[in-house]
Parts: sequence; C-alpha cells; structure tokens
Amino acid sequence: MSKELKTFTREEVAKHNKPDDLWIIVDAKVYDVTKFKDLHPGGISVFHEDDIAGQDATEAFYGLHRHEVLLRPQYQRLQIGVLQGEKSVIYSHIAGELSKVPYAEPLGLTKEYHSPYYTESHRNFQRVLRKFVDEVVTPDALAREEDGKRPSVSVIKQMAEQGILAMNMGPGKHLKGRTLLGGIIKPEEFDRFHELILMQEGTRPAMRGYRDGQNSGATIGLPPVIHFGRPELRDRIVQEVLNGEKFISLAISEAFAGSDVAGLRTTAKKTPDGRHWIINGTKKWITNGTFSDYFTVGCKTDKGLTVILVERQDGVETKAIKTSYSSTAGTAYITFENVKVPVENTLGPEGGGVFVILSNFNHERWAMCCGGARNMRLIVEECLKWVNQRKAFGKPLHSQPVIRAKLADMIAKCEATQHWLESVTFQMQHMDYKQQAQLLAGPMALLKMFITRCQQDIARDAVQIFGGRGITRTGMGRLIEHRLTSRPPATQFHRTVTFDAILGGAEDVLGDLGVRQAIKAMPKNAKL
Ligand code: HEM
Repeated sequence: MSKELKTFTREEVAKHNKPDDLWIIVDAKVYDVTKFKDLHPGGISVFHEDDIAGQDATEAFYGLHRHEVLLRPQYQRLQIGVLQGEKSVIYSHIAGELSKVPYAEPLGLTKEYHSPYYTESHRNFQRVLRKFVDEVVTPDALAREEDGKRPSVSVIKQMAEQGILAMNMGPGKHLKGRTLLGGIIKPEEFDRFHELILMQEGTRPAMRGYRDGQNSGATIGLPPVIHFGRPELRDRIVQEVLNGEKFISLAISEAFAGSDVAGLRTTAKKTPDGRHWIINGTKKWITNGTFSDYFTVGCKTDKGLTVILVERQDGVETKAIKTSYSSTAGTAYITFENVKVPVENTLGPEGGGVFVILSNFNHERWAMCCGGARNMRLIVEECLKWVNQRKAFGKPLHSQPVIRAKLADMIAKCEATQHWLESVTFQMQHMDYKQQAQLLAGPMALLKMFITRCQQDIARDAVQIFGGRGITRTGMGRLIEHRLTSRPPATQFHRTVTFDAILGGAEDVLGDLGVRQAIKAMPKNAKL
C-alpha cells in the first residue's frame, strides 16, 4: 500500500459513526467505509448497527467474509490507518508457508511430528514446491477456472523447467540430466515419497478441472510410450512432452465401453503392405484431448486389443465435452477417420494392449489417491476455520456437539486415508513395476474406493457445516460449494469429488477388483 497510514485510538474511531462519516475497525486496521457502504454487496444497513459503526467489527466481518476480501485492491484502499498500540493478528497466507491449523498438513510433514517415511529432503522438497505452486500455479488456476481456458502454456513451461512434468512420471531414467526444483534434489534421490508430496502439493489450489488440465493426460498417456515405445519414438516424444512443448492424452474409453476395455470398438487395420495402421472410431471423456498433440489409443486389431500412438493430423477431430467440472481440463470427444499411422507407433506387442493399459492403472490410481486425500484435508482445514470464526446462537459453531461429531468423523477419515496411502507408497518404493502390478493392484483398488467414498462423505458433511454457504459459488464456502450447473468456473469440492469416483476405475468396480484379488490369493488350506 503506497499511502501513509495514520494511527488512531479506539475513542477517535468511535466518533466516526454517522452515515456521512463512517469508520470501522477490522483486526486493528481502520477502514473508512463512508462511500463504500453504498456499494457494499452485503447492503448499507449492516453498517448502521450500533456495534458496527465506529466500532470493532472484526468478529462480525470474519463471520461473513473470507480474509481474501480485504486483500482485493479496491478494498485495501479503504484502509486509512491502524490502531494505536495494537497489532493485527490475522495475516494472509505467505507463499510457501505450511498451515498451522491442526490436521491441515499430513502428520508426518507437520513440524513437531515424526515420520518413518519423510526425511529432511522430503520436507525441503515440500517447502520449495509449495512456494512454486502458491506463486505460479494457484493464480493461473484461479484465472483459468474463471475463463475456462486451458492452463497457460507459460505455466506449463515453468513446470517443465522445474522438472515437475518429468517428476509427475515418478522416479526413473526419464529424470536423468534434469534439474529438479532448481537443483534442490538430485534425479537419483527422487523417490516415491517426493512424488507423493508432488501429487499432493499440486492439488492444493483445489481447482479440480484445472488440475487435470495441467498435463495430467501425460501422467496416464506417456507411461505406455516410456515402457513400450520403440527407442526413437520414445526418446522424441518423452522429451517433447516433459519439456512442455507437446501434449499427450490416453485415449481408451468410448461411448460404447468404459471400465470394459475389452469391449472397445475403435479399429486399426493394417495396409496391404503391412507398413501402416488405418484407424477408425471414436473416443470419449479424453482428458486434455482438446489440446493434445499425441494420443495413446486403444484399438481393436486382428490380433486383439493393441495400443497405438497417434499424432494429431487430418482425420483426427477433437471437440470439447461439457462435463460438470471446468473446460480447463480439455475433456474431449475424439473421432478418428481413416487415420494413417506407421506400424512403428505400436506400443507393446500386437494384441498385447490389455497388459499395456492395465500395467499403468496402478500408478494412475495411486496419483488420484494422493490428490483425493489432499483434497479432503483442505476441506477439513476450511471447516475448522469456519467453525472457529462463525458464531451461531451466540456461541462459536464449534460449541455445538453435532458439529464436533462431524469434524471428528471427517478428521478420522482424512488421517486414515493418508496413513493407508503412505503405507501403500512405502510398498511401491520397494517394488519394481511388475511386482507392483501383481501385489498392489488389489490394495490400490480398495484404497481408491475408500478414498472416493470418504471424499463424498466429507463433502456432504462440509455442506452441512457450511449450510447455505456450502452451496454458494462465492464467499465463505466457495471451496465447498456444489454447483448443479456446468458453467465455468467449476472448481468446487462437493461437485467434483464424483470425478475421482469414476476416473481411473469406477468406485464399485475397484472395490470388487480388490476383493477378487484377495479371493484369488486365498491359500487352498485356509478353512475355518
Ligand atoms: C471493509 C469492510 C468490508 C468490506 C470490504 C466488505 C466487502 C464485502 C463483499 C465483497 C461482500 C460479498 C461477498 C464476498 O465476496 O464475500 C460482502 C458481503 C457481505 N457483507 Fe461485507 N464488507 C465489509 C464489512 C462488513 C461488515 C462490517 C459487515 C457487518 C456485519 C458486513 C456484512 C456483510 C454481509 C451480511 C454480506 C453478505 C454475506 C453473504 O451473502 O453471505 N460487511 N461484503
């Protein structure tokens, strides 16, 4: 703020309590609202109350507004001074800072607590990453959710420069030679717990559609290229995508088949000389599809399901699908009409597509679990702040046993999911890709089912705690809100939790998968 602030006593402020000369105090700061009152979205009358005009309105203010309101330039200008001998206690979030609200951070990453998993390297990594997300990603997330455009290419480029796009793929050779977060960690040191932090910090802007828009197509579309692509193809595409120059999507699901990958109808037929595939068909709900340059496509071939890499070209059309989250995710309907692709673009063996697709599911589901668990924690933080600052029946909301019971349930779910997630992550850390596919598919499926159920429970409870604000797009409950329309910005938790319950495997299907895996592993001699 450029103008000089004066110092006033409470007595001096109290004299300015008339409609044509009206001041208030909020958190030891003095605001002149004489002109503003006529424009105030909450109306003029609120300022005429005896306990507001010329008085300390801190409690009333925080019962009705988020702190961020006072940070808007047009409202910052209303501040004319500060109170003599008093200090503001409410301060804005400082980029990179961890929250001090109980349960707002995973226990193992909270200052006074210990962890069998996280070391100083993980904590440093989290600090640097959080600052980057706060400063670079969050402002873009808010702006793009507002205008519905894809995440800014300049932000994706910065993510690439920091090695974030590469780290999204997990530990491995693709990190070699890259500078990660300005060199805070060496590529060979990056492990699954750094990756867990990466996934969770990236979720913190709480803009679900934007999050998926941020190259999440690559998280699922690139691994088949990394693991099954021919070297020239693999090296070219991996570099382009991880440098933020090109975008890739996984194109499996169709209007005809979702969880049932064997029921896909898109076909790939070889040309008579055997050198090309001709691809025809459609794909639906393809994340990042509207702006992707490459598509990892599941096709029916004479030898069975085969995965083929398709470059955007004539015959490939993508159009946006209006889903209940925002268009920033670039969710597309894709048509392939006589698209000619060299056979060298085949990923894995012909007819081996089911394995290529399934081998990637674990990582995709794990990444979604990381995000889901973090979202819940954010909502718990929002609720704890709200019940602490909001008064009802003359008392803070948290003095109602029914509210505390809800919070207990929410916190328990949040902690249970994070701890289970960390335990599964520890297993991943010690298993190769094949072992993970064999031994973790069941636990991962059950974990994801549990997390998406908990998310929905937490969303429902959060709306109950926030009341009308939990279903209002702006204001106190904006992160909780469940909007029934699909217009952008569509960022909010209550409505978007259902995405996690569908993407990467539907909740019920995953629960069933987990139990089927357990039954398969039952020893023959296990009898009651
Ligand atoms: C500098 C002081 C103030 C500013 C800049 C301000 C600004 C705003 C803004 C921008 C809104 C729209 C909702 C939102 O974005 O959160 C709002 C709503 C409101 N304000 Fe204020 N306000 C101030 C002080 C007060 C005070 C002292 C009261 C009195 C008790 C008050 C009562 C309300 C009410 C009742 C609403 C409607 C809330 C709702 O719809 O849930 N405001 N205010």
